[in-house]
Amino acid sequence: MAVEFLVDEVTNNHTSVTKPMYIRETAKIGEGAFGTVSLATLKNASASKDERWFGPFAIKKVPAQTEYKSRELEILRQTSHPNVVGLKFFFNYPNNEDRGKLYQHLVMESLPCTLQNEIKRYHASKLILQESHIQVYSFQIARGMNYLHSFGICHRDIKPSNILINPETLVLKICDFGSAKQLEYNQPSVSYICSRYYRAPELIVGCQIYSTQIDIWGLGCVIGEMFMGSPVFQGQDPLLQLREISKLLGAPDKTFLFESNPNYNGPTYTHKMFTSRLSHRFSKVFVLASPTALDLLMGILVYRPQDRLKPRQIMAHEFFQPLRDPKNKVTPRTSSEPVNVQNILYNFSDYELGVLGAEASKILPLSLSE
Ligand SMILES: Nc1ncnc2c1ncn2[C@@H]1O[C@H](COP(=O)(O)OP(=O)(O)OP(=O)(O)O)[C@@H](O)[C@H]1O
Repeated sequence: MAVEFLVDEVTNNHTSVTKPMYIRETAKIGEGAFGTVSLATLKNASASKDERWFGPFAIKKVPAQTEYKSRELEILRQTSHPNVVGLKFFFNYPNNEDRGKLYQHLVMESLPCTLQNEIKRYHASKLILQESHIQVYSFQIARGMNYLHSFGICHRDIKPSNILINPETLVLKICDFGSAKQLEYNQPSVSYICSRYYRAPELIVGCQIYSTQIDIWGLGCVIGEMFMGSPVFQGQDPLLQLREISKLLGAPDKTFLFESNPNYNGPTYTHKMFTSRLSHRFSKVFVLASPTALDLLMGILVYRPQDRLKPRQIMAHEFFQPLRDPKNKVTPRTSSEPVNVQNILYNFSDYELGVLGAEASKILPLSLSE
């Protein structure tokens, strides 16, 4: 499908310099609700004929906003982190497939697959990811969230198809900031965001003053899904989603409902569906999870957002202890050569270390924290 075109004004996100560039799109790699994602390479328009194309990049195209600024572009411009997809260039260009309408093009670093592809790949062979891979991937999502949440940026659509991975290097990056928003303390936001299976219970009951802790619920669902091979809570409609959650956690209590939305008058599923203890139910649902993984999931999949673990508490959890030992190498599924994951997990910036605070000593590898 290779398509080549010249764009007069392409802005480099890093330098903010705008210049003409050639774009060569080679394949469509993703399809979303509003646009498409293609694989592409770029070249300076002034480059000589034999100068190389650089890339590959992933270009996301969505209709350009005319009345207000694109939040996705704004947030991607503001962020720079190893676990957040990097924006390289951006430009507006008419889309021939949509009557020449102007589309915003976000040129991002490209990764070979999504966590959803990876989970499905194992599930097709009746397997799940190795626990060490679940640790490496979950840690990086929590680290990306620790960074985003420190600016109040809430992703609002955490799910495996919005998590990019490189199975060879085990590097992970959060993508799709199309629903993201910088939340302001005590200010309302729409509650009808986030894909159904990954929606936090407070969103289901219509909470409008929510926090970045809605992303943590999504992270719990993603970790659980890596252990199960399929989504943990699969409600057939938005309210039945709460019923699925109640089957594991029990009915939401009055305090939680009142704090989330005092006007909620939907079903509360108070009919008791089990007699067993919470830890027993978790171990029955996540049969393949180790005791420390179950403990982590029980700290995340909690009704009250303020009682849910925070990203840095997640990173400090015992589940991730094996990664802190430099002798412990992780072998990717694509090779027999182990990867030194310490290089990708713990290369914290001074800013991140500041955000981690006292928790850092429980997170850093043993050699650095002693
Ligand atoms: N940087 C990237 N590298 C590789 N693949 C990507 C990249 N960004 C997006 N994709 C692929 O494109 C898909 C859709 O991207 P994205 O979620 O950003 O678009 P969307 O229009 O918001 O989609 P949706 O409506 O499903 O949320 C992703 O699931 C992934 O498969």
